Amino acid sequence: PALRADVVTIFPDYLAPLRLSLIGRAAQTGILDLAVHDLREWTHDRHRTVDDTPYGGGAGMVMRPEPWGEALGALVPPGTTPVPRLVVPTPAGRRFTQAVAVELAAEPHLVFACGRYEGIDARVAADAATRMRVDEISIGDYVLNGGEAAVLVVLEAVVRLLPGVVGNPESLTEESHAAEHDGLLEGPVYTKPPVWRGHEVPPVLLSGDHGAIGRWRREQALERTARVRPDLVPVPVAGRGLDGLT
Ligand SMILES: CN1CCN(Cc2ccc(Cn3ccc4ccc(-c5n[nH]c(N)c5C#N)cc43)cc2)CC1
Repeated sequence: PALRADVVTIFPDYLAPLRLSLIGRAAQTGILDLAVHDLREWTHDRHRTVDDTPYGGGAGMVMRPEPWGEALGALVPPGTTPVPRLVVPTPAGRRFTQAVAVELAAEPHLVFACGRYEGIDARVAADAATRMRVDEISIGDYVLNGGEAAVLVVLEAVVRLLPGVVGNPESLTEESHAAEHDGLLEGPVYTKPPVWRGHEVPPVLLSGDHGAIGRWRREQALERTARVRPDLVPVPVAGRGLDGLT
């Protein structure tokens, strides 16, 4: 497979959507080798306890290190090659971007540690870092209850970049946040009918004039980006083209 992905979680059913559609097909065609594991497999007490109270006080509970240490030891036994990258979603992680997705898509083996409660005992990542690369990432500046939704996001963004997963590879570069598109947002898209509820498709798109169409689309992308995400609009650099984009 192009990518092996192990996901460890106390809510394995939460990752069921990965069996569907794009990622499901990638798994079936052998491009992706996905395995979801229940952390409680690596507990030994009657209540299969995975959490405990935080040292230093504070609200909530913290995930105990022992089950995680055993889980990661079982999934990545000493001497495993290639050494996987451990991806740990956390509110305190580095921002997950398309560039990070491209980076992760180049890895042969990813292990995802889904935390819950207030997070995982910090020694788990510290201990793993002695044997593998540990990447603490956040999918955005909002608060979730655990890492599972983040893994769904990260895996979708990563798997769609693998060769053979997306039917039309050009669609991977023409869209927003792809470096080839200068990081601009993509503009509006249209399909038949040419008029729908009185709304016309912009005539230039029906003109067959591909130069004009390309200019119009760039103008639309610039306009939309300036309106919705001014932070993404490149500033003109002295000595470069007029719009700083050429
Ligand atoms: C007093 N305050 C001090 C700040 N903490 C912060 C805090 C700590 C844990 C949780 C819940 N949680 C547990 C594991 C886990 C993984 C990812 C994410 C996550 N949230 N948002 C993203 N973009 C995420 C990603 N990726 C959340 C997670 C929520 C909030 C709360 C208490």
